[in-house]
This record gives sequence, C-alpha cells and structure tokens, in this order.
Amino acid sequence: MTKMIVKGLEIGVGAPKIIVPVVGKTEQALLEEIEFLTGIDFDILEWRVDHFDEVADIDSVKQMAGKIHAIIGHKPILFTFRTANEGGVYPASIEFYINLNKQMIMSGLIDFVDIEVFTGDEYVKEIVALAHQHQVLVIASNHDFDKTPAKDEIVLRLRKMQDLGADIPKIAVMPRSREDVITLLAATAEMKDKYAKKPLITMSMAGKGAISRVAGETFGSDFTFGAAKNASAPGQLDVKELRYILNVLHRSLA
Ligand SMILES: O=C1C[C@@](O)(C(=O)O)C[C@@H](O)[C@@H]1O
Repeated sequence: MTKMIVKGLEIGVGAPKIIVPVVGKTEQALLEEIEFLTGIDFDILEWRVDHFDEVADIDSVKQMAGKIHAIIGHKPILFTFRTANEGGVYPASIEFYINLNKQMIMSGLIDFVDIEVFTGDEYVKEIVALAHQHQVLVIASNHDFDKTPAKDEIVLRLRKMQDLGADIPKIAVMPRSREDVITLLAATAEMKDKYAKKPLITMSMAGKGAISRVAGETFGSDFTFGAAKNASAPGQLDVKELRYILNVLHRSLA
C-alpha cells in the first residue's frame, strides 16, 4: 500500500490518524471551536461546511476557509459538505454541491476534499481529476445512518471508490446489532488484505459501533473521527481519550 505524507503527517502507517470535525454555524462559533483545537492533540481538521449558515454564499465560504487556514493551516484540512441524503444538514442541488467542491479545490486552502461516491461516477471522476491538478487528495465516501449493508456490499463500495480514482475510500454505517459491527470490521479487514492500494476509513456508528473507532490498526482503518467541542456523528469518542486508547493499542501491536 502506498504511504502518504501530508503536511508532515504520515498516513497509512502506525496508529490511525485522528480527524476532528468542526460544525459551527457562524464564524464566531467556528473560530471558538478552532481556538479550542489549538490546545488539542489531533491530526486533521474536518470543516463540516454543511452546518455553516452562510454555506450558500461561496465568497463567505472561501473567506471562512481562509480564516480557518490562517489559524490551523499547519495541519491538514479536510473540506466536507455532507449532503442531506447522507447525514448532512443543508439540502442542496447536485450543481451546488459540485460547484462548491470545485471552487474549494481550486482555493489552495484545503488538503483533502470529501466527495460522496453516489453523487455519480462521472462527477466523482471529474472531482478527482481537478483535485489532483491542485494537489488536493480525495476521500470518496458513503454513509448509511439506517443500517449496515452485507460485508460483500461494503467491500464492493470501497473498491468502487478506489477504482474511481479516490485517494482514500471511506464508509460509515449504522449497526442494528453486534453482528453488524463484526460485519463492518470483517469488511474492513477483507478490503485491507485483498484489495486496498490506498489508506481506508471505516466506522460503525453510535455507541454499539464505537469499538470500530479505536480498532483501526488491527482491522485496517487508517483514520478515525474524534470529537473535541462537538461531535458530527453518533459514537465519536472524545479526542484525548481516543488518542490514549489508540496509543495503548499501538504499543501492544508494536
Ligand atoms: O464521514 C464522516 C464520518 C462521520 O460520519 C463519523 O461517523 O465519524 C463524521 C463526519 O463528520 C465525517 O464526514
């Protein structure tokens, strides 16, 4: 598997890297969240822009991204507009979604962009091509807040993301039972061992799935999402406790 280095962060080796989301609705709320993060040990910042009140105005989004970058740009920044279909909070047209992502890819202010794989193959390929021209890495994603698909289906989706050229395939699914958590972990291990050419992100959500957010080094997820001031999805652990657990597990595996 190819290792990646982004702003000095080595991805694809060792303990999973911690991504922390910020979900503020206003500039002030976002700046408070980011100030808070300056005292915290994490690896990548995710701006969940679908929560931002001014998301419809691309100039405001760029200005806000500039302010975020000025404070925390020494760390990698992931730009995510999560659509309402997959757990986001702002209903948007596909044209809006694609344009927003393209503009931000070209802004020079982000290191990673999240594109949902079910946006459509052609759109995903277009975003990947543009992102790679601008040295932005693409996380292709899929979220099921209702259930956990079968293992083969999870693997198929992750492979599809990889085949479309994404740098990092990601899937988040909701468990209805402990067997579902095992299904997600088994799919992760199968993808990692048989097919993955690139780093992966997988998680089983909510409290039942929280074990999957610490088990990445064993099963094959290279990143995990942790919460600082606010969580962006059910089951995210506190970032300090998360780092502690990841380090404990890393030492036992070393
Ligand atoms: O895709 C993901 C994963 C996530 O849904 C989680 O379950 O931690 C949190 C989101 O902010 C992020 O964009």
